[in-house]
Amino acid sequence: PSHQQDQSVYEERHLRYISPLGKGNFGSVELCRYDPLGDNTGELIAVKKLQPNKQSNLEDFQKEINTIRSLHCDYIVKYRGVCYSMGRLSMSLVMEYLPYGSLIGYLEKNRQHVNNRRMLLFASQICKGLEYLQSMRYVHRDLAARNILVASDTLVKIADFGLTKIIPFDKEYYRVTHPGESPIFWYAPESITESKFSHKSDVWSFGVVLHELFSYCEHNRNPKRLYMQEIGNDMQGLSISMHLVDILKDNWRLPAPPLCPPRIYSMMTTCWGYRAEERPTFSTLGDQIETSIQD
Ligand SMILES: CC(C)(Nc1nc(-c2c[nH]c3ncc(Cl)cc23)ncc1F)C(=O)NCC(F)(F)F
Repeated sequence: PSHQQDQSVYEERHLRYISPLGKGNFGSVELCRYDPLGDNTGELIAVKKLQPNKQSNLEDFQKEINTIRSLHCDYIVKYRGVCYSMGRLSMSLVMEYLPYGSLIGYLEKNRQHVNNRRMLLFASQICKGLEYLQSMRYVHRDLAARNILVASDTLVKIADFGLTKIIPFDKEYYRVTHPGESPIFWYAPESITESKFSHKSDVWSFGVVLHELFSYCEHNRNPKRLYMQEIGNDMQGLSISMHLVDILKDNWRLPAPPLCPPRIYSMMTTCWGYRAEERPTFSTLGDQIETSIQD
């Protein structure tokens, strides 16, 4: 019934835990059924619990909730509401549950039934979601196939806004003070060396997501493995991130995935322009993807 859809406060006593979904930034996410009638007819929801007793994270969690609450886009996982657990004075973020799970798991399971056309459709949806995020001045900062959810065989959504930041009105980028455990193999060079994040660093990461899509998330072709092979697994002295920046400076880029259309690979390489201003905008990328879909 529609009244459940715009529910915003969920009462903990009607929450039925079903199973764990995974660990995201700042917390774990569980599959639950919200069943006020107690007859198992309630809706399935994804409930993101804040890691307990990490006070600093409560602030970040509140920001994540405010971020996702403000986003209304077909290609972004929907906010459903919050659930206050009185006893522990803690709160959980309630989101729509997407039954097909994360893109990586979906592609590993359905590799045989999908093709480049479907990957182009997914790429165009992610690009539209990112165009929307940019219009709201948000930088996702953690774009990767592991953070894309599959709603159906023909619809994917961007999720996990734990690291998302708003670009200040008077600047082009957001500088992070505490990089934390960063997914450097999805990061633009300036994000690695200067902790600078912008729409153009999201474009770099989108290029890496394109690589994952057209590699069908093959685990032995994932970006980290390909970069580590190039850097050399025997790591000494200089940190991995400095070696990574060095090979990027020498213009080494992730190799074209097998059977990847040349036009798509060249699109990825434009996303990997060393300097941010060399990279395309999401609207340009969107047009190029639409053109490829028409052919
Ligand atoms: C941390 C968490 C739970 N991880 C997973 N979620 C889901 C998963 C499956 N269906 C879902 N429906 C909603 C949500 Cl928020 C997550 C899932 N499936 C597998 C996961 F590892 C997650 O949030 N990952 C980021 C995401 F994949 F969502 F971008």
